[in-house]
Amino acid sequence: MSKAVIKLTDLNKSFSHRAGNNHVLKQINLQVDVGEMVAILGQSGSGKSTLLSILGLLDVADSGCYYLCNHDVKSLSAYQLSQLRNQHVGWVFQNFNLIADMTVSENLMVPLRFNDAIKASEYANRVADVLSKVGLSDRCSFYPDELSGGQQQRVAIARALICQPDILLCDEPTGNLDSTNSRKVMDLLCDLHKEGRTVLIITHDSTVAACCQKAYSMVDGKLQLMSEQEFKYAV
Ligand SMILES: Nc1ncnc2c1ncn2[C@@H]1O[C@H](COP(=O)(O)OP(=O)(O)OP(=O)(O)O)[C@@H](O)[C@H]1O
Repeated sequence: MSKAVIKLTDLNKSFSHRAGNNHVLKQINLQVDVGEMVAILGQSGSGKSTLLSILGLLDVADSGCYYLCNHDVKSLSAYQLSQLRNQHVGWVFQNFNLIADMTVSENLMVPLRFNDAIKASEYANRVADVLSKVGLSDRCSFYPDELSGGQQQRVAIARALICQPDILLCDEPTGNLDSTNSRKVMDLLCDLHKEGRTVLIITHDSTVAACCQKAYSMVDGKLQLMSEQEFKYAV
């Protein structure tokens, strides 16, 4: 069994548009192994979100191979893809994406209800475990608008963890936070990495990338591993 959580080979993605064909991802190769914490840096419009959507099985590539946890995603039905997404991927978004009229506990149960492998009798324990991990056990009955931005992002990380995914995909996780809350969220992601979690973060923020072991740069749809020197210079 490969140690790769993510393995992409020669992946391409284009969008057709009135103005013509836009080749957004060009021959992308990427391997993320179990336990790695990896950043993808790149300017606006370079293709980072498009890549993340494909990695998280929200979109599909036009060509190339993608193996997620040794599953060739090309060969799977829509139902199998949704189960794979739910069981293997935890998402953390820039704007938290919590459901406003649900409490923290109810928000955390949403992914559980879509996961056929987890019994309802386990829900309460799972909610308690992830809330304790993010330091918000005392906020389980709060609504999202009763929490600070940093607390909302920590709930979103708890939600991402609740199905015990193999990888956390984080899309600008500190993009809407002040520096104090950014640091708290990054400390939490670093702690999760130290426990052995695999984390992939796309970011514009070099202080976020500095927490990662490895960084790639996305330039005009091409992904390149940054050398140690480039990485040091960038952060
Ligand atoms: N659904 C779509 N239809 C057409 N073009 C798209 C679509 N999604 C993205 N694009 C184009 O793909 C290119 C890359 O967009 P993408 O959102 O991946 O960049 P990004 O690096 O994530 O940018 P940002 O940092 O601003 O979020 C852009 O030129 C964008 O216009």
